[in-house]
Amino acid sequence: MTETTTLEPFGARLRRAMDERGPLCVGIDPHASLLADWGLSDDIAGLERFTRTVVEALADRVAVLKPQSAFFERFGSRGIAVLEQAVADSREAGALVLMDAKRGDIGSTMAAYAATYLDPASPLFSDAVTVSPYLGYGSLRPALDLARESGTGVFVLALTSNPEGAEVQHAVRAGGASVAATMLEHLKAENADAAPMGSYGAVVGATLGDTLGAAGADLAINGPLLAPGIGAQGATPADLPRVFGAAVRDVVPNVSRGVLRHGPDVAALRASAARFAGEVRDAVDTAASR
Ligand SMILES: O=C(O)c1cc(=O)[nH]c(=O)n1[C@@H]1O[C@H](COP(=O)(O)O)[C@@H](O)[C@H]1O
Repeated sequence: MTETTTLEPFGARLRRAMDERGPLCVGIDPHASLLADWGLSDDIAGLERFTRTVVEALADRVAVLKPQSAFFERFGSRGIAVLEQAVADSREAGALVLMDAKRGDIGSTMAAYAATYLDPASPLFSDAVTVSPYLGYGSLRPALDLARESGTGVFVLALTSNPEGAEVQHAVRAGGASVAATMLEHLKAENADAAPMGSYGAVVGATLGDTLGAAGADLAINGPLLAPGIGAQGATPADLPRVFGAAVRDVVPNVSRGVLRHGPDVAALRASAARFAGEVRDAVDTAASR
């Protein structure tokens, strides 16, 4: 692992990136419908052009880029090659790359997923990865440990932005805490003593409005809160203080289609990302001054 000794912990790198570039994560989600809207073919050439344009437009200015692996996997090995190039080019231009892979498996297999995204020797090495805790938080241990070793991060699905998530995530365990609250407790323990912020994040949808209380969620995990749902799913930056309360400073809002729909014009993509980042910063500053 060549980069292990040089990479600062992900949480510190993320905090600095958000301070310097603005608190925003833009998704690289090459939906077939977006390829069509951009006048591109739904094939490897279209995928490549789309991805290159987003990276060229945004990697030197947004804090985090989040490629959605599924949109690349659907093109097979050549799609993965496009993803590899996007990860390398984005990191080279200074963006942190959060690979949206939502992996989760029994521990021994989880170790292979972890190596894929969090081992610096891997062609898909990223700054962080999204994981699903459906097999139990402990099954994620190989990824949590490798992240600590390689200075990378892990984002665990806790309260997802989709309405179906509550069926599982709000379910109350024998001890009385909801599944989501239990995940947040685990992450808080993982991030203990980290400064300025831990490297273990939770995914908490920006769309959740006032429902967080129903899940008994304590968002003070000393780690980043990835908040998808702004833009196409209906949430706005102005919603963030209401949803996240005091934890709003640790929120990394994700916008995918809300920015990407402005392409393929590079200036328009940049303007849209700058607008979202500015609106998020205003919302966070206003909440802090109250
Ligand atoms: O982990 C995620 O990124 C994620 C979690 C979640 O709860 N909801 C959610 O929408 N996402 C992802 O965030 C992105 C949202 O895209 P837009 O709705 O186009 O902004 C997609 O790539 C989703 O897969």
